[in-house]
Amino acid sequence: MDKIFLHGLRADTLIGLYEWERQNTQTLVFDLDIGLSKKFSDDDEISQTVHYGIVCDTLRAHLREQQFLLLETLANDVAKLIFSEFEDVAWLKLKIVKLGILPNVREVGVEIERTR
Ligand SMILES: Nc1nc2c(c(=O)[nH]1)N=C([C@H](O)[C@@H](O)CO)CN2
Repeated sequence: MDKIFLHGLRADTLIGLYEWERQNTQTLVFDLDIGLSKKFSDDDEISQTVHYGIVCDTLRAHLREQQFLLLETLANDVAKLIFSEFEDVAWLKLKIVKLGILPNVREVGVEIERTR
């Protein structure tokens, strides 16, 4: 399967279980691997693929409007968003990382894989 990817995408959203996390948005780091329903075309046309800049903008705009308690719920929500907004996406692997949230732990997070 041919894939595009966005790794290390930083985006802000309201996320977390605790009261202090409900007050301000946090920056999360996303790794998205996006499998396309057809092989890359030789046409050299952006319309033949998924524009990763638009994926990035769509995700950031969506996250500004959402608020979840759990990273797990957010991951499910983002997978649904990508499939609904980009019809040529057949498969998705998504990792979401919270930075510096636990003492002496570099990062915590979730990872999911979904097929349309
Ligand atoms: N499996 C999970 N565990 C925890 C989550 C989560 O989203 N999934 N979230 C928290 C808190 O919000 C944390 O980020 C702050 O300590 C704790 N555990």
